[in-house]
Amino acid sequence: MAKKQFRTESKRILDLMVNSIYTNKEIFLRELISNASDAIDKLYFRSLTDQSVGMSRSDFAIDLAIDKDARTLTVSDNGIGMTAEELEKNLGTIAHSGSLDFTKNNELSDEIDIIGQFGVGFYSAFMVADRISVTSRAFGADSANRWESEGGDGYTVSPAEKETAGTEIVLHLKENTEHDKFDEFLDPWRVSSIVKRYSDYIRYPIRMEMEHQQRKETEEKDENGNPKVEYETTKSVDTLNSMVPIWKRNKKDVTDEEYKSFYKEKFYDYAEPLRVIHQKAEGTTEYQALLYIPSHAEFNYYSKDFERGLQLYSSGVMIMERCADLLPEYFGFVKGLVDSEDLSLNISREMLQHDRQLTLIRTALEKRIKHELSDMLEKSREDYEKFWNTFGLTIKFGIYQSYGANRGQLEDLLLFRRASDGKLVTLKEYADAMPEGQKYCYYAAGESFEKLSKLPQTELLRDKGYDLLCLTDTVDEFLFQILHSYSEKDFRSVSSGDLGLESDEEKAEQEKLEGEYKELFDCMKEALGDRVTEVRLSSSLKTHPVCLTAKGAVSLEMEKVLNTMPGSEQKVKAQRVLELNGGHPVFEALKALWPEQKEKVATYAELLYDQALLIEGLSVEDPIRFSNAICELMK
Ligand SMILES: Nc1ncnc2c1ncn2[C@@H]1O[C@H](COP(=O)(O)OP(=O)(O)OP(=O)(O)O)[C@@H](O)[C@H]1O
Repeated sequence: MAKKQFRTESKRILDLMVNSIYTNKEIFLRELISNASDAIDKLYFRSLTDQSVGMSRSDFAIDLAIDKDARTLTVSDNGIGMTAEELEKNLGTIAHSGSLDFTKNNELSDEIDIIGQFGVGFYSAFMVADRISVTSRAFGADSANRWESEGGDGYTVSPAEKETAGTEIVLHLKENTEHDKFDEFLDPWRVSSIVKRYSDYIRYPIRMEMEHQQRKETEEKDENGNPKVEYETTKSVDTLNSMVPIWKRNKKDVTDEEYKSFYKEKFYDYAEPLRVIHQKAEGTTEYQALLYIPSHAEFNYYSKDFERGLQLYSSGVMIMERCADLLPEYFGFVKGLVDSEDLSLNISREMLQHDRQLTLIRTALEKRIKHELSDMLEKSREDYEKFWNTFGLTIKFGIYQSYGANRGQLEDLLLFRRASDGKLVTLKEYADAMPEGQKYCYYAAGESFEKLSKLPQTELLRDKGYDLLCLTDTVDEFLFQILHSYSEKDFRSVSSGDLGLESDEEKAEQEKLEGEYKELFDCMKEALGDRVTEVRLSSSLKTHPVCLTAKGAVSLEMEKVLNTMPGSEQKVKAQRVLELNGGHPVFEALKALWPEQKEKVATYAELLYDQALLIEGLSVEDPIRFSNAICELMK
């Protein structure tokens, strides 16, 4: 019989399959099972209107069989089958345009990755088999045909025997090599696990004969007098797939327990999720989504290694393990899956990114997750705070990295600790509680809530009954700069110098005093050199003598953060201002020394500056000089 050559584009794919160095060879089974399921679908739908089919839904199945001696794995279905022409047309060329596109547009190295991700149908079987024979009988035909090929050098189609409609595909597995153990596909447990992994939700039973070890009762006793245990091997034809996926069932039919155990099993989490989202969308985009908000972060969640994404299914068949395009980065903690009939099995990653359906799904999911989080915030505060403590940083980065573009989506989800009672509050809660007359939303940024709530410059605020938000994550202050204001009130750092607390008269009084002691301040500034840009009177201190504030865009906290970032060679410096409390005895002491004892004023300036550094949580630049100055005072 004459061998026919594959069409050129098919040959190219075939070469790739035969010589595939791709490690994920197991996907061939997913492809064959999906084809079998499609073929059954066709006959099943026909049976609904055509009495002559004579089959009901429960008659359809996909059978797998292993023959270790012959080194074959067989996949059979009782679907629509193929005529000789169809065998030729379908298996002699690559039917799918997606596959075609990628051979045209990509170089070899890219192709391999695409195969791994998406498979290219029937031909993927050549990754594991060096000979494939497909015996098929089309429904309604009175004879069968066999298509056979050893890969690259073409194929034959010849008449064959087959009693009933359907297709039987026999894969003659390749011999093991140093790197590839094709024997694994002769192991029923391995094959069954591949089926579970990719094809668990195929709607028809996928059956295979499995061996089971069974404990057998015996009369005999072992040397210790205990009943002797024996095992016998039994064989049974088992259905390997669970068929109806939990996400395809009606919400009301799935128990909370089922949702949770599915999550634990599927996403390898020992802890229960905080929330479950089960969505079935109908209309222009049809899909089902089952999403989970975990109760804790994966060990590598905040590292570069973390791969976000949802599992992507097309009609119950998994086509991608982690599809990052389904989630915005700031909801990267969400686990789950999306199933849509509208997506093709053989879609490439590049195509996915531009897929309109996928974009619509993504937008809808984003909305739904946001809604779920808002709901949690409103109705289960404790859960939300747990969520916030684990994943809040992601939300903050979501706003920060988009330069505020995602603000509308995420702003209401933000929580910060407020100084008055240490509670986590939303920006709205903070703003709603502001007394009349409060002009700004105040905040302090630093390493811990405890330190921030004791900052000297917060005293006057509290006297007025003004609360402040304590920002302790490194991104916080940068985030506030981007947010700029809330509810038309600007954010104002307590370390920015001007808290806007004074009346016009108080301001004028302050300016007058500043003028009077200008020379004293200049002398102190001179003593401190370029460590400070200014020494002046404070408008925010009450009982403390001194504090450090910053002028301009870079705050002291930002300086700290920026300079500890890896790779930050060029040191960033805030424009530091040493502020003195004009009503404090220390200021009286300075006034008493001025102008006769300039040297002592200079020493005091050093001391006060160092104190201010310590209060701000910064280290003293010269601890020995600091210690000596104190000793000098004590003498
Ligand atoms: N078991 C089968 N029964 C009937 N027809 C089949 C079977 N397997 C394959 N075919 C036919 O062969 C064609 C080519 O299959 P192939 O797997 O290469 O691509 P595809 O199924 O069209 O696309 P995909 O890449 O999504 O699998 C199918 O479209 C189908 O018409």
